[in-house]
Amino acid sequence: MAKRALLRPAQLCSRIFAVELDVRADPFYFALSSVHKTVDDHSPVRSIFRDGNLYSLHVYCNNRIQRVKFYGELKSKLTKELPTNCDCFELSSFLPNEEQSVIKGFFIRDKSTSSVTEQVLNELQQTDGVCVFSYVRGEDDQLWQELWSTSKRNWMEPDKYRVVPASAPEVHPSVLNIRNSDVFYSLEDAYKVLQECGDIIPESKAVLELVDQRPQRGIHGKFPVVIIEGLDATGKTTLTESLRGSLGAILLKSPPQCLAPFRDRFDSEPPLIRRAFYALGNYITACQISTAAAQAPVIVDRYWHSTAAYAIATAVSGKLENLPGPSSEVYHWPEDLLQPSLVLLLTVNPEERLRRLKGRGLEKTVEEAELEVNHLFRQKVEEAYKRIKNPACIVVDASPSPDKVLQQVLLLISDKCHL
Ligand SMILES: Nc1ncnc2c1ncn2[C@@H]1O[C@H](COP(=O)(O)OP(=O)(O)O)[C@@H](O)[C@H]1O
Ligand SMILES: Nc1ccn([C@@H]2O[C@H](COP(=O)(O)OP(=O)(O)O)[C@@H](O)[C@H]2O)c(=O)n1
Repeated sequence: MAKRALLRPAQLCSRIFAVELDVRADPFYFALSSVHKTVDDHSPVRSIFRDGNLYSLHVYCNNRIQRVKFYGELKSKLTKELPTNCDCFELSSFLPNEEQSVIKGFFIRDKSTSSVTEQVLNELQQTDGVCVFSYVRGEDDQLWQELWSTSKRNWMEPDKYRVVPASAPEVHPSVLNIRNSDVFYSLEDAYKVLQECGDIIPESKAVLELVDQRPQRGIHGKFPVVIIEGLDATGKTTLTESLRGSLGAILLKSPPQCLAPFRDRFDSEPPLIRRAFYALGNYITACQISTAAAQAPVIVDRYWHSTAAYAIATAVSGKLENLPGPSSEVYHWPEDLLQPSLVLLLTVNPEERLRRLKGRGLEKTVEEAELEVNHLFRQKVEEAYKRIKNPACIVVDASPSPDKVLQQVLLLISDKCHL
């Protein structure tokens, strides 16, 4: 049978509906993400439930490492095994505005006539930590959710819950679980994640050893510490190298060189594990900064702004407006992480950035759709960068020639850091 990628890579909008589990209790909300930006926005629930057999899968196992690993495996399994006429959406079920309430899963609309989908679901519903629901239309045209089970169907009348349209909650669901799943606010919290995956990812132990061996942080050195941030190809490497020469500075980066051998491994892990790895990298770099700043000015290529901004922009699906509001706590700097003297964010317009990427021989064959998604992603990263506080970053227009950018930055450093 012909297979195709069923899981949509892009998430341009979210459609929210509610399942009333109990008339007296708060309804449980479900949010779906898909690429179809316009068609369904006006009648979000009806359009999704219009045709096909409908199912939702929810991954609720208690162990967070197992949960995120299993979610990834489930995604690959559904992509490979569901038949062609089957749409699969990413699903978050959540309680409106309640932190840590999100349970992730998938929503399946099966328009095929084969029994493959039922076979796949049957196998999954026997797995610990997975729950499968199906959706049926009653005689009154009302939609109902019920626990799906091929085996129990004949002898037990299942509980049914009403499905009703719901307006979007104040806080976008993808924001609810960011703290300590995507962004970490202390060394201890990030450390725990790698400790928990020691058995399944042996490299975690080596990374934790490097964290443990980091030189003890002394007093903040007397020289300024300047962080250079920005999207890929905005000119960070070019500028940091020039600053090193011009200021006689020590150049560092986060993640630090000692973590380079592990980076590919952690980049292939789910966000919880990947983000904890990068968070720990900042603490190692912080100690290197501390030592270096006793000897000379320090320039750092990426630091916590990158860790947080990329993590937030990846975690938040859909539009720029879905980002947590500017006053949200997710933008707060971790209290136990060394603060730099100055953070500069390099920005260039998307066309110039693409030109620079092409100059490096990358991104030559990007499809139109992907470009749009990338555009949205870039917007979210930049906006998140700008919302991070204490210290906030200063935006530098990095479109002029390398020399002009350097002069502009030297002026800023001399002004803000009295160098
Ligand atoms: N100010 C600039 N004007 C034009 N091209 C630049 C400028 N700064 C960097 N470049 C070029 O753009 C590309 C990306 O720069 P690079 O410093 O590697 O960015 P990053 O480290 O942010 O990924 C390189 O080919 C570099 O030569
Ligand atoms: N301090 C850092 C640096 C990078 N990162 C992650 O690393 C990715 C950027 O890496 P990159 O390979 O584009 O970096 P550069 O080569 O541009 O320095 C982003 O996805 C970030 O999530 C991070 O989380 N924290």
